[in-house]
Amino acid sequence: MLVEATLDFPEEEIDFLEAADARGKLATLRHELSQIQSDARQGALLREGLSVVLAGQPNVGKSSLLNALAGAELAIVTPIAGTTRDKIAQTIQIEGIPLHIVDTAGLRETEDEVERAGIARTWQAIKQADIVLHLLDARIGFTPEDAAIAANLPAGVPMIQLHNKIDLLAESAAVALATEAKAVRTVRLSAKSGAGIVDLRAQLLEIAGWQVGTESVYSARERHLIALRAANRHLLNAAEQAAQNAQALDLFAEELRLAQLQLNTITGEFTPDDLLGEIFSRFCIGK
Ligand SMILES: Nc1nc2c(ncn2[C@@H]2O[C@H](COP(=O)(O)OP(=O)(O)OP(=O)(O)O)[C@@H](O)[C@H]2O)c(=O)[nH]1
Ligand SMILES: [Mg+2]
Repeated sequence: MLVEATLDFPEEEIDFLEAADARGKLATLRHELSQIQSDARQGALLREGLSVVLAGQPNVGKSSLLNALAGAELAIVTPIAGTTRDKIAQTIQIEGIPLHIVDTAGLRETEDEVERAGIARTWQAIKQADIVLHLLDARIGFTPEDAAIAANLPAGVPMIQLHNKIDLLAESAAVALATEAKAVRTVRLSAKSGAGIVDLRAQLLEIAGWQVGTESVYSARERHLIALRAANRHLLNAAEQAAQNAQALDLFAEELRLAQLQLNTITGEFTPDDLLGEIFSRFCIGK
Protein backbone atom coordinates (compact mmCIF):
# COMPACT_ATOMS: atom_id res chain seq x y z
CA MET A 1 0.00 0.00 0.00
CA LEU A 2 2.72 2.43 0.93
CA VAL A 3 4.72 1.53 -2.14
CA GLU A 4 1.71 2.10 -4.32
CA ALA A 5 0.86 5.39 -2.67
CA THR A 6 4.44 6.56 -2.99
CA LEU A 7 4.55 5.69 -6.64
CA ASP A 8 1.19 7.38 -7.21
CA PHE A 9 2.65 10.74 -6.22
CA PRO A 10 6.23 10.62 -7.38
CA GLU A 11 6.68 14.35 -7.85
CA GLU A 12 4.20 15.94 -5.46
CA GLU A 13 5.34 19.10 -3.72
CA ILE A 14 3.82 18.20 -0.36
CA ASP A 15 5.75 16.29 2.21
CA PHE A 16 4.29 12.94 1.32
CA LEU A 17 5.74 11.18 4.32
CA GLU A 18 3.95 13.57 6.67
CA ALA A 19 0.69 13.63 4.76
CA ALA A 20 0.30 9.89 4.55
CA ASP A 21 1.69 9.22 8.03
CA ALA A 22 4.14 6.95 6.26
CA ARG A 23 6.42 6.79 9.28
CA GLY A 24 3.58 5.73 11.56
CA LYS A 25 2.40 3.09 9.12
CA LEU A 26 5.92 1.82 8.65
CA ALA A 27 6.40 1.50 12.40
CA THR A 28 3.16 -0.51 12.66
CA LEU A 29 4.21 -2.69 9.77
CA ARG A 30 7.61 -3.38 11.29
CA HIS A 31 6.00 -4.28 14.60
CA GLU A 32 3.61 -6.70 12.91
CA LEU A 33 6.39 -8.26 10.90
CA SER A 34 8.53 -8.88 13.97
CA GLN A 35 5.52 -10.53 15.62
CA ILE A 36 5.11 -12.82 12.61
CA GLN A 37 8.83 -13.59 12.70
CA SER A 38 8.61 -14.60 16.33
CA ASP A 39 5.59 -16.84 15.66
CA ALA A 40 7.34 -18.31 12.64
CA ARG A 41 10.41 -19.19 14.66
CA GLN A 42 8.17 -21.04 17.07
CA GLY A 43 6.58 -22.85 14.14
CA ALA A 44 9.98 -24.02 12.96
CA LEU A 45 10.86 -25.03 16.51
CA LEU A 46 7.65 -27.04 16.80
CA ARG A 47 8.39 -28.95 13.63
CA GLU A 48 12.14 -29.49 13.84
CA GLY A 49 12.71 -29.61 17.58
CA LEU A 50 16.06 -29.31 19.32
CA SER A 51 18.90 -31.73 19.90
CA VAL A 52 19.64 -32.02 23.63
CA VAL A 53 22.83 -33.95 24.41
CA LEU A 54 23.52 -35.54 27.81
CA ALA A 55 27.25 -35.41 28.47
CA GLY A 56 29.52 -35.98 31.43
CA GLN A 57 31.84 -38.40 33.14
CA PRO A 58 30.89 -42.07 33.41
CA ASN A 59 28.41 -43.12 36.09
CA VAL A 60 26.94 -39.67 36.79
CA GLY A 61 23.49 -40.81 35.64
CA LYS A 62 23.12 -39.75 31.99
CA SER A 63 21.32 -42.92 30.93
CA SER A 64 19.15 -42.78 34.05
CA LEU A 65 18.13 -39.24 33.11
CA LEU A 66 17.30 -40.24 29.53
CA ASN A 67 15.07 -42.98 30.93
CA ALA A 68 13.47 -40.57 33.42
CA LEU A 69 12.74 -37.99 30.71
CA ALA A 70 11.44 -40.61 28.28
CA GLY A 71 9.46 -42.46 30.95
CA ALA A 72 10.83 -45.79 29.71
CA GLU A 73 13.85 -48.00 30.30
CA LEU A 74 15.51 -47.24 26.97
CA ALA A 75 19.16 -47.17 27.98
CA ILE A 76 21.01 -49.73 30.08
CA VAL A 77 21.79 -48.43 33.56
CA THR A 78 24.36 -50.14 35.80
CA PRO A 79 26.68 -49.01 38.60
CA ILE A 80 29.61 -49.87 36.31
CA ALA A 81 31.36 -46.81 34.85
CA GLY A 82 31.49 -47.03 31.07
CA THR A 83 28.14 -48.78 30.63
CA THR A 84 26.94 -46.75 27.66
CA ARG A 85 29.08 -47.38 24.60
CA ASP A 86 27.04 -45.81 21.83
CA LYS A 87 24.65 -42.91 21.41
CA ILE A 88 21.01 -43.58 22.23
CA ALA A 89 18.48 -40.98 21.11
CA GLN A 90 14.86 -40.57 22.01
CA THR A 91 12.49 -37.78 21.05
CA ILE A 92 10.29 -36.46 23.82
CA GLN A 93 7.81 -33.59 23.81
CA ILE A 94 7.70 -30.70 26.26
CA GLU A 95 4.77 -28.32 25.68
CA GLY A 96 4.55 -29.87 22.22
CA ILE A 97 8.19 -29.08 21.37
CA PRO A 98 10.11 -32.12 20.16
CA LEU A 99 13.36 -32.50 22.06
CA HIS A 100 15.74 -35.11 20.69
CA ILE A 101 17.46 -36.34 23.84
CA VAL A 102 20.81 -38.00 23.12
CA ASP A 103 22.44 -40.20 25.76
CA THR A 104 26.17 -40.66 25.22
CA ALA A 105 29.16 -42.64 26.41
CA GLY A 106 30.71 -41.15 29.55
CA LEU A 107 33.79 -39.01 28.90
CA ARG A 108 37.10 -40.22 30.35
CA GLU A 109 40.60 -41.28 29.38
CA THR A 110 40.50 -44.96 28.48
CA GLU A 111 42.57 -47.66 26.81
CA ASP A 112 39.43 -49.62 25.84
CA GLU A 113 39.10 -49.34 22.08
CA VAL A 114 35.33 -49.78 21.99
CA GLU A 115 34.84 -47.18 24.70
CA ARG A 116 37.18 -44.78 22.88
CA ALA A 117 35.10 -45.08 19.72
CA GLY A 118 31.99 -44.35 21.81
CA ILE A 119 33.62 -41.26 23.32
CA ALA A 120 34.50 -39.97 19.84
CA ARG A 121 30.80 -40.27 19.02
CA THR A 122 29.93 -38.38 22.17
CA TRP A 123 32.02 -35.43 21.01
CA GLN A 124 30.43 -35.63 17.59
CA ALA A 125 26.97 -35.44 19.18
CA ILE A 126 28.06 -32.52 21.37
CA LYS A 127 29.22 -30.63 18.27
CA GLN A 128 25.78 -30.98 16.72
CA ALA A 129 23.86 -30.17 19.89
CA ASP A 130 21.43 -27.28 20.27
CA ILE A 131 21.65 -27.64 24.06
CA VAL A 132 24.24 -29.53 26.13
CA LEU A 133 23.35 -30.95 29.55
CA HIS A 134 26.59 -31.44 31.50
CA LEU A 135 25.85 -33.94 34.26
CA LEU A 136 27.78 -34.18 37.51
CA ASP A 137 27.41 -36.34 40.60
CA ALA A 138 26.15 -33.80 43.17
CA ARG A 139 28.02 -35.63 45.94
CA ILE A 140 31.33 -35.15 44.15
CA GLY A 141 30.69 -31.81 42.47
CA PHE A 142 32.66 -30.18 39.67
CA THR A 143 36.01 -31.96 39.28
CA PRO A 144 39.10 -31.09 37.19
CA GLU A 145 37.83 -33.68 34.69
CA ASP A 146 34.60 -31.71 34.44
CA ALA A 147 36.58 -28.53 33.87
CA ALA A 148 38.33 -30.28 30.96
CA ILE A 149 34.96 -31.34 29.54
CA ALA A 150 33.49 -27.85 29.99
CA ALA A 151 36.50 -26.27 28.27
CA ASN A 152 35.87 -28.42 25.19
CA LEU A 153 32.16 -27.69 24.86
CA PRO A 154 31.39 -25.61 21.77
CA ALA A 155 31.19 -21.90 22.49
CA GLY A 156 27.80 -20.34 22.01
CA VAL A 157 25.81 -23.54 22.56
CA PRO A 158 23.55 -23.19 25.62
CA MET A 159 24.62 -25.45 28.48
CA ILE A 160 22.97 -26.48 31.72
CA GLN A 161 25.02 -28.00 34.51
CA LEU A 162 23.02 -30.78 36.14
CA HIS A 163 23.87 -31.89 39.65
CA ASN A 164 22.38 -35.37 39.73
CA LYS A 165 21.72 -37.84 42.56
CA ILE A 166 20.59 -35.20 45.06
CA ASP A 167 18.54 -37.93 46.74
CA LEU A 168 21.85 -39.22 48.09
CA LEU A 169 22.92 -35.87 49.51
CA ALA A 170 22.73 -35.17 53.21
CA GLU A 171 20.39 -32.27 54.00
CA SER A 172 23.28 -30.01 55.07
CA ALA A 173 25.24 -30.68 51.88
CA ALA A 174 22.18 -29.82 49.80
CA VAL A 175 21.85 -26.48 51.52
CA ALA A 176 25.56 -25.72 51.08
CA LEU A 177 25.27 -26.46 47.37
CA ALA A 178 22.22 -24.25 46.99
CA THR A 179 24.00 -21.25 48.46
CA GLU A 180 27.07 -21.59 46.23
CA ALA A 181 27.59 -18.73 43.82
CA LYS A 182 26.60 -19.94 40.36
CA ALA A 183 28.07 -18.47 37.21
CA VAL A 184 26.36 -21.04 35.00
CA ARG A 185 22.82 -22.25 34.63
CA THR A 186 22.44 -25.08 37.14
CA VAL A 187 19.71 -27.54 38.01
CA ARG A 188 19.87 -29.93 40.93
CA LEU A 189 17.96 -33.11 40.35
CA SER A 190 17.61 -36.81 40.89
CA ALA A 191 17.08 -39.05 37.90
CA LYS A 192 16.05 -41.69 40.42
CA SER A 193 13.43 -39.85 42.48
CA GLY A 194 12.42 -37.37 39.77
CA ALA A 195 13.15 -34.36 41.98
CA GLY A 196 14.16 -31.31 39.93
CA ILE A 197 12.96 -32.73 36.58
CA VAL A 198 10.18 -30.12 36.41
CA ASP A 199 12.80 -27.42 36.84
CA LEU A 200 14.95 -28.97 34.10
CA ARG A 201 11.98 -29.02 31.70
CA ALA A 202 11.28 -25.35 32.43
CA GLN A 203 14.91 -24.41 31.79
CA LEU A 204 14.91 -26.32 28.50
CA LEU A 205 11.80 -24.45 27.38
CA GLU A 206 13.33 -21.16 28.38
CA ILE A 207 16.46 -21.85 26.33
CA ALA A 208 14.30 -22.94 23.39
CA GLY A 209 12.73 -19.48 23.59
CA TRP A 210 9.31 -20.96 23.87
CA GLN A 211 6.62 -18.47 24.79
CA VAL A 212 3.92 -20.25 26.71
CA GLY A 213 0.46 -19.21 25.64
CA THR A 214 1.38 -18.08 22.12
CA GLU A 215 -1.81 -18.32 20.13
CA SER A 216 -0.86 -18.07 16.50
CA VAL A 217 1.96 -20.32 15.51
CA TYR A 218 2.80 -20.25 11.84
CA SER A 219 4.30 -23.26 10.21
CA ALA A 220 7.28 -21.56 8.68
CA ARG A 221 9.84 -23.16 6.49
CA GLU A 222 13.45 -22.06 6.74
CA ARG A 223 13.07 -20.28 3.38
CA HIS A 224 10.20 -18.25 4.82
CA LEU A 225 12.22 -17.28 7.87
CA ILE A 226 14.98 -16.03 5.59
CA ALA A 227 12.48 -14.00 3.53
CA LEU A 228 10.98 -12.53 6.72
CA ARG A 229 14.40 -11.50 7.95
CA ALA A 230 15.21 -9.89 4.60
CA ALA A 231 11.87 -8.06 4.52
CA ASN A 232 12.54 -6.81 8.02
CA ARG A 233 15.94 -5.51 6.95
CA HIS A 234 14.43 -3.56 4.05
CA LEU A 235 11.76 -2.07 6.31
CA LEU A 236 14.53 -0.98 8.68
CA ASN A 237 16.36 0.66 5.76
CA ALA A 238 13.14 2.36 4.73
CA ALA A 239 12.67 3.67 8.27
CA GLU A 240 16.21 5.04 8.20
CA GLN A 241 15.57 6.76 4.88
CA ALA A 242 12.38 8.28 6.26
CA ALA A 243 14.20 9.52 9.34
CA GLN A 244 17.14 11.00 7.44
CA ASN A 245 15.60 12.65 4.47
CA ALA A 246 11.92 13.18 3.98
CA GLN A 247 12.45 13.97 0.31
CA ALA A 248 14.32 10.78 -0.57
CA LEU A 249 11.11 9.15 -1.67
CA ASP A 250 12.68 7.05 -4.36
CA LEU A 251 15.02 5.30 -1.94
CA PHE A 252 12.24 4.94 0.62
CA ALA A 253 9.94 3.43 -2.01
CA GLU A 254 12.69 1.15 -3.26
CA GLU A 255 13.26 -0.35 0.20
CA LEU A 256 9.53 -0.90 0.63
CA ARG A 257 9.37 -2.50 -2.78
CA LEU A 258 12.25 -4.85 -1.84
CA ALA A 259 10.50 -5.70 1.42
CA GLN A 260 7.34 -6.50 -0.47
CA LEU A 261 9.24 -8.65 -2.96
CA GLN A 262 10.58 -10.71 -0.06
CA LEU A 263 7.10 -11.16 1.37
CA ASN A 264 5.78 -12.10 -2.05
CA THR A 265 8.22 -14.98 -2.23
CA ILE A 266 6.24 -16.40 0.70
CA THR A 267 2.72 -15.60 -0.38
CA GLY A 268 3.37 -16.16 -4.07
CA GLU A 269 0.67 -13.62 -4.90
CA PHE A 270 2.91 -11.40 -6.93
CA THR A 271 5.91 -12.35 -9.01
CA PRO A 272 8.65 -9.78 -9.59
CA ASP A 273 7.42 -9.54 -13.20
CA ASP A 274 3.89 -8.73 -12.07
CA LEU A 275 5.26 -6.04 -9.83
CA LEU A 276 7.42 -4.48 -12.51
CA GLY A 277 4.41 -4.36 -14.82
CA GLU A 278 2.43 -2.71 -12.08
CA ILE A 279 5.14 -0.12 -11.41
CA PHE A 280 5.56 0.81 -15.08
CA SER A 281 1.82 1.17 -15.58
CA ARG A 282 1.70 3.52 -12.61
CA PHE A 283 4.59 5.61 -13.86
CA CYS A 284 2.79 6.03 -17.15
CA ILE A 285 -0.34 7.30 -15.37
CA GLY A 286 1.76 9.81 -13.44
CA LYS A 287 3.43 11.28 -16.49
N1 LIG B 1 20.56 -42.69 44.01
C1 LIG B 1 20.65 -42.35 42.74
N2 LIG B 1 21.32 -43.12 41.89
C2 LIG B 1 21.40 -42.75 40.59
C3 LIG B 1 20.80 -41.56 40.11
N3 LIG B 1 21.07 -41.46 38.79
C4 LIG B 1 21.78 -42.55 38.47
N4 LIG B 1 22.00 -43.34 39.56
C5 LIG B 1 22.76 -44.59 39.61
O1 LIG B 1 24.08 -44.32 39.16
C6 LIG B 1 24.59 -45.43 38.42
C7 LIG B 1 25.04 -44.98 37.05
O2 LIG B 1 23.90 -44.54 36.32
P1 LIG B 1 23.89 -44.44 34.73
O3 LIG B 1 22.63 -43.79 34.35
O4 LIG B 1 24.20 -45.77 34.13
O5 LIG B 1 25.13 -43.47 34.51
P2 LIG B 1 25.77 -42.98 33.13
O6 LIG B 1 26.17 -41.57 33.31
O7 LIG B 1 24.87 -43.30 32.00
O8 LIG B 1 27.08 -43.87 33.06
P3 LIG B 1 27.93 -44.31 31.75
O9 LIG B 1 26.99 -44.92 30.78
O10 LIG B 1 28.89 -45.29 32.32
O11 LIG B 1 28.61 -43.10 31.25
C8 LIG B 1 23.46 -46.47 38.39
O12 LIG B 1 23.69 -47.40 39.43
C9 LIG B 1 22.23 -45.64 38.66
O13 LIG B 1 21.20 -46.39 39.28
C10 LIG B 1 20.10 -40.74 41.07
O14 LIG B 1 19.56 -39.68 40.77
N5 LIG B 1 20.07 -41.19 42.36
MG1 LIG C 1 25.09 -44.47 30.40
